[in-house]
Amino acid sequence: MKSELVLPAPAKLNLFLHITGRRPDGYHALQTLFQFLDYGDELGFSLQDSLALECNLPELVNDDNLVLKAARLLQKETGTKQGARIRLNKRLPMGGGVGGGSSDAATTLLGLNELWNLQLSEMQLAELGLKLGADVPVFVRGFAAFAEGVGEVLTPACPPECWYLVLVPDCHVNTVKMYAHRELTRDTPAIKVCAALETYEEQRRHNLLHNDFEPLVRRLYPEVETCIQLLDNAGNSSIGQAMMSGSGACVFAPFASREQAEAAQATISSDTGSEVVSFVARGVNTSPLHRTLQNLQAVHQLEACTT
Ligand SMILES: C[C@@](CO)(OP(=O)(O)O)[C@H](O)COP(=O)(O)OP(=O)(O)OC[C@H]1O[C@@H](n2ccc(N)nc2=O)[C@H](O)[C@@H]1O
Ligand SMILES: Nc1ncnc2c1ncn2[C@@H]1O[C@H](COP(=O)(O)OP(=O)(O)O)[C@@H](O)[C@H]1O
Repeated sequence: MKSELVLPAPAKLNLFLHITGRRPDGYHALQTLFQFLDYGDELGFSLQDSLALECNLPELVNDDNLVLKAARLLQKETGTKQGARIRLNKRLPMGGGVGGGSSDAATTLLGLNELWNLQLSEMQLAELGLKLGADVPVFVRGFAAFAEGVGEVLTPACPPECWYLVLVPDCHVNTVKMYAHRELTRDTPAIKVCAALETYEEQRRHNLLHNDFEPLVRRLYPEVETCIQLLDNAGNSSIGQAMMSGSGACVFAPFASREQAEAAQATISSDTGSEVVSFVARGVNTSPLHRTLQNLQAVHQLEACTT
C-alpha cells in the first residue's frame, strides 16, 4: 500500500469585507480581514502515474474541480510528468463564502509540491494560486491577513482567536452574480493598512463591522436573513455581531468559548427543529495546513537525525 500524504483544507471567514472600487478588468478592489477556521475539507495525496481525483461527493469529480485545475497547473508550470491519486473528503458547504474550493486548490498546490518534490517557494505557489482564484493566495500563505488588491496583497494580522458558530443557510449564493449585481456597494472608502487592525478592533467593540455583500444578499436570499436573525436571537453570550462571510451564504457569530458557541447552536437547533445546518469552529491565525506541514517536516528531520 503506497503511503498517503493527508492534509487539511481549512475554511476562512471574512471578518469584514469592504469593496472599495472596480478595476478596468472588471475585478473588484477589496479590503478584507481573513481568518482561518480549524474546520474544513481533507485531502490525501499518493503517487501514481496519472492524475485522478476521488471524492466522497461523486458529482464533484469533474474537470472544473479546482483540485484538478491546481494539479494540472502545477504540472504545466514545472513540466513534471508525475501523477497522483488525490482523495478529497468534502465537508465545507459549496458556494458558502468560506472558501472551500480555494482552500482545496491551495492544499493541492502545497501537497503536490511536497509529493512531487518540486521545491517551489510559497510565494511562487501563491502566484500560481492567483491564476486559479483571488482567494487562493491567502490559503497558500497560511497566515491570517488584512487583504487588499483582489484579495492577494496580504499583510499579516492577529485578530482574536475566538470560537465561531457558523450557520449554513439552505441556499447557494453565486459569487460572480453578486459581484456583477448593479445594487452592490462598491465605494466604501479605503482604510490605510496601518490603521486597518485598529479600525477592526474599534468597529468590533461597537458592532460596526460590515460586509458590503451582506445587505444585498440578505435582501435577495431570505434564508440568509433568517439565519442572521437566528444568530442575533440566540447569541446572548456572543462577543460580537452576527455577520456574513464573503459573498455568502454562511453567517457567523463570535464567542469567547466553545461551550458558549455550542450552547447557542443547541438553542438554534431546538428552536428550528434541527433544520439549520451549522458547525462550531475556532478561528486560528495560522492555517491548520501549515501547522500540519511543519509537523511533518519536524518528523522528517527527526527521522533523518536518528537513522
Ligand atoms: C467574495 C470572496 C471574498 O473573500 O470570497 P467567497 O465568497 O467567494 O468565498 C472572494 O473575493 C471571491 O474570491 P474567489 O471565489 O477566489 O473569486 P475568483 O474565482 O477569483 O473570481 C470569480 C469571479 O468573481 C469576481 N471577482 C472576484 C474577486 C474580486 N476581487 N473581484 C471580482 O469581481 C470576478 O467576476 C470573477 O470572475
Ligand atoms: N474543490 C471544490 N470544492 C468546492 N467547490 C468547487 C471545487 N472546485 C470547484 N468548485 C466550484 O466552485 C464554486 C464555489 O466554490 P466554493 O469555494 O465552495 O465557494 P465559496 O468561495 O463561496 O466558499 C462551487 O459552486 C463549485 O462549482
